[in-house]
Amino acid sequence: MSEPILEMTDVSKRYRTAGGFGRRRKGFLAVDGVSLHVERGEALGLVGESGSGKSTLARMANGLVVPTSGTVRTDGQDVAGLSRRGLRRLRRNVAMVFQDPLASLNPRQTVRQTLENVFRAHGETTSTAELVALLESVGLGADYLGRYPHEASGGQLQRVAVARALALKPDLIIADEPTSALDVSVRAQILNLLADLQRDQGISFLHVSHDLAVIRLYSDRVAVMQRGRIVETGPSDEIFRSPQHPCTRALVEATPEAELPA
Ligand SMILES: Nc1ncnc2c1ncn2[C@@H]1O[C@H](COP(=O)(O)OP(=O)(O)OP(=O)(O)O)[C@@H](O)[C@H]1O
Repeated sequence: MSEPILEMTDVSKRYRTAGGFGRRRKGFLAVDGVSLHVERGEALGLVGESGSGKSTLARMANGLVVPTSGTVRTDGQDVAGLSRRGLRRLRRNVAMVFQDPLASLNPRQTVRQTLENVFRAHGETTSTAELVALLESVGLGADYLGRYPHEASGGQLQRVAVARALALKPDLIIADEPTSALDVSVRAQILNLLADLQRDQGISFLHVSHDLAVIRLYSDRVAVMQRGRIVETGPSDEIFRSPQHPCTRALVEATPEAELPA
């Protein structure tokens, strides 16, 4: 079997903070000895209450946050040992989609400039045809190339953000609450787009959400986080059908069927 696209072993992150006690003594232990992996082509859902450490863990997976201890390997390579060039290669292989598309896009750049910049940052050129194909792959027409962020809706902007993530053909996309800033009516569209990319392009996903309904529908496996630790992992349906940990049970109970995206 090939190596997992992402493998985190006993990873911790302690943020420096002033004062505090308990978990906050000597800084704040946001992630506490977590091990997880994402297989190639798999969508792993990371779920947990607010402040449980999901975003910190996700950011350690692509080098945006440096772990205090533990090992992060992407594509079999230890992230800690990477040179600047290696880190750049990592970032092209592991792309991110953030929660708020408006905040993640430069308001003064057209969609064309935003996409071209990704190629430029990696010393590559691109063509209009390639950019149009990229937009089409996320369900947008060529006319979006000339638009500024304020000329598109939240759902359309998140599609642009997904196109930007796809530009350099990553193996893994980390999606951190990619739909929680969007209108309920477009959430399912974006989630379906991500699911299509997983199926059609074989892209792996680490999908972070506080919403178990979303994770259940769009992830093969689930890892449940509580206070910096993973308290339960398993296939999505199983976790939903028979949650073992009290934290998972609480999340399941807070997920009425009616709220599942269409
Ligand atoms: N740069 C930082 N410095 C100090 N503490 C931080 C920093 N970033 C995050 N934290 C703290 O670490 C904890 C975990 O934060 P994190 O954002 O990883 O959790 P989360 O599960 O993604 O939460 P949310 O769903 O609310 O975004 C929180 O208590 C947060 O306040």
